[in-house]
Amino acid sequence: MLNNHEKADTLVEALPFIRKYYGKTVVIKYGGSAMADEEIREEFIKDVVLMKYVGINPVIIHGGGPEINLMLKKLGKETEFVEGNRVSDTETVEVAEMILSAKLNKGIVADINKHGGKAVGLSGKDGNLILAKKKYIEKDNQKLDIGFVGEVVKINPEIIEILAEKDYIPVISSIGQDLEGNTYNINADYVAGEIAGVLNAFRLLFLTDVDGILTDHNDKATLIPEISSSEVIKLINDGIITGGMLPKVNTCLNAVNKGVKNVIILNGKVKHSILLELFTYEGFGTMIKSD
Ligand SMILES: Nc1ncnc2c1ncn2[C@@H]1O[C@H](COP(=O)(O)OP(=O)(O)O)[C@@H](O)[C@H]1O
Ligand SMILES: CC(=O)N[C@@H](CCC(=O)OP(=O)(O)O)C(=O)O
Repeated sequence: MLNNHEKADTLVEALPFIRKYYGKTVVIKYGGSAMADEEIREEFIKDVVLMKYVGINPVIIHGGGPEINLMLKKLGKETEFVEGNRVSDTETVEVAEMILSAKLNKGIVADINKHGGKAVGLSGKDGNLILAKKKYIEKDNQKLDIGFVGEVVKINPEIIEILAEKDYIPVISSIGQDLEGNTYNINADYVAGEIAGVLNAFRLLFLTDVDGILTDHNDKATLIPEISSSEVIKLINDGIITGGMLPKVNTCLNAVNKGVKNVIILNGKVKHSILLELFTYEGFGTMIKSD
């Protein structure tokens, strides 16, 4: 336990970082697998509120894959992923929208409000935030149809900017619509990357259930603290980055190319991981940089 002097020292040590981030936008992708633990979730929410109170603009894009799995299971429905994307028929996209835009989105909003923040929950439909179109997966020279899975055509950031100006914290679910009004389920990693790009975010943080990119994802000791875009591509081609990590790193590459200064993948199951990343010299997780 720290004594009062040590507590004061800790606050002062954060000063250069608070100055560095003051007024900057930090986009946080809050993955479904990082949300599972109630206690850590509560600490994450407090960290976000603290960020806002020290003058940072946090924008949260959340996932919820494990909760969607649970509901589909309850309904006796099989689910399948292709390259990190959930194949989504009419019923699946409806379940995804209910879980993401209602249950999880409003849960995060309520928790932020409970801790003194002002959160507003949005789906990609609100304020025409996410214009989407049907996504096809190119695999083995074939174009796979995976149903109502969307890809982002355009982000209209107006609603986010209006909210940030009045100190609201936007909490965004990864559901989009096309010009005909069809609903699409979009991998939240992609949405986070697109939004960070459009907002010209200072940082994009991915909170997931592993410490970052590992060369052996069963061995924590193989964490890569910093990696360039071309090295990431090599790890993908070598089959070292697979499954749910694929949309994440593809998004990171895109975001770095679009000018997002730093993209970091970190373990959201560790208490205060975002504060450790933002407010300490050591940092946390894997930082992806352009070549
Ligand atoms: N090279 C790798 N390093 C770390 N994790 C990896 C790697 N390759 C695949 N993964 C997998 O990616 C998972 C994270 O993606 P995912 O489960 O979709 O998380 P989230 O819900 O946060 O989006 C990890 O739990 C791990 O199993
Ligand atoms: C098309 C697609 O895969 N959509 C995702 C959306 C939620 C998500 O991305 O959640 P995580 O961040 O927890 O993985 C899904 O249905 O699981």
